[in-house]
Amino acid sequence: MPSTTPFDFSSIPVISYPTSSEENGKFITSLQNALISTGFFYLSGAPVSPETISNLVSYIPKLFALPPEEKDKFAMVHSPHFLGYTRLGTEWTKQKVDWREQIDIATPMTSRWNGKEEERWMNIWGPSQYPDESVLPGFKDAIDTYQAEVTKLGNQLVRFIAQALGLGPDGLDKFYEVPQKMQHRGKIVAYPVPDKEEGERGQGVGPHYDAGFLTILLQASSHPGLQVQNLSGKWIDASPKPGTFVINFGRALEFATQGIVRATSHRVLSPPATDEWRKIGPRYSVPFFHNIDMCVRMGDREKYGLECEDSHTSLHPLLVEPKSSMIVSEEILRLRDARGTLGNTDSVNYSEFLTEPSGKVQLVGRVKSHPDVGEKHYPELFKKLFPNGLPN
Ligand SMILES: O=C(O)CCC(=O)C(=O)O
Ligand SMILES: [Fe+2]
Repeated sequence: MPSTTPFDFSSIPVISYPTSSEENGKFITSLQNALISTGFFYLSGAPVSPETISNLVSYIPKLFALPPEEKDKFAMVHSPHFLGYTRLGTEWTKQKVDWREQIDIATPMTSRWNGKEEERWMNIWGPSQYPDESVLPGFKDAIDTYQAEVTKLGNQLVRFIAQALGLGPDGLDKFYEVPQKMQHRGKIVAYPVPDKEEGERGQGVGPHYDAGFLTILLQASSHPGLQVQNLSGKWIDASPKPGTFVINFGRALEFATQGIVRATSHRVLSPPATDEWRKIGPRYSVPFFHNIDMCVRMGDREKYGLECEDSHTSLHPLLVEPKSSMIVSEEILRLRDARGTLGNTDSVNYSEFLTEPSGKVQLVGRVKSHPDVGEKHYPELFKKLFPNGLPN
């Protein structure tokens, strides 16, 4: 009988990606434990080329060293898709400012919005903005190549996750459009060493859950700072381990499995404000958010109606219907019960998943995090979320 990591775990499991079909079974069992118990794991040996990774990583300091007027040319505020550069001090988590600068870049795609006002949220997906090729030659190719490889890894992980839930490899396919209609998002982030510290280490990014099914995170420098919250509320370090990605599960997967999978609250602390760290420089990371179909809605269909018309199928049934047709096995439910219920944390929590299509949930999350971009491109929604205007 497989055992689970206790809910008050104090470290995060490391799991090797299988290299042969014989290893798949062991991988799926370890994955099952991570899905249910920790919501986080380190993945070693993933099929992403080391050259692709090192090429991307070599651009990161150069990207952030671009002059401010160059970065402003591809600023997020120009993009209704929330893609592009965000300078320090304009991103918010739970009404507190995050101390990081970043560029959001998604897999290449044009907008699916057809101009209908009530479906404006479909404009959340669209083309990325890049620095001009003349100022950072080769960067666009480096990030696009990286994201294409990580997208493939994400697609493969979703098939393993389905099996870890006791479904067939295609058991989660109903949450995805055909690949040409899917946009996944990533970003490149720098967490600078703060000028001074007032008591506690600063908020690089505040406590939050990720929204989608899974996140594939590359910690691109050796800094500690990433922390994961266990079920007893304690913050556990998830410091970088060379040759690994950190994988975590988001609220969409938790909702879709009605709490079998854990979306785990996490945060990043700024590097300590010391001269030693100032010499080393900022912490760098590259999170990649593997999305689900923007039209999927997680809530009860009878109560909230069907998803949007543009979907390849109008039905996206939950894996576990409220009362009947438990598709997952008794064993998985036993493991979930052994873990215990998921307490409410003070993280950003995307409760709109029950009533809104996933694209709209994403938009609400983006407006909350980037209110200046929301005010410009989605003024109506902005007014609802920020009745007193921009936070300061
Ligand atoms: O920078 C990191 O290591 C994690 C960032 C993160 O959790 C996020 O952007 O959602
Ligand atoms: Fe995150």
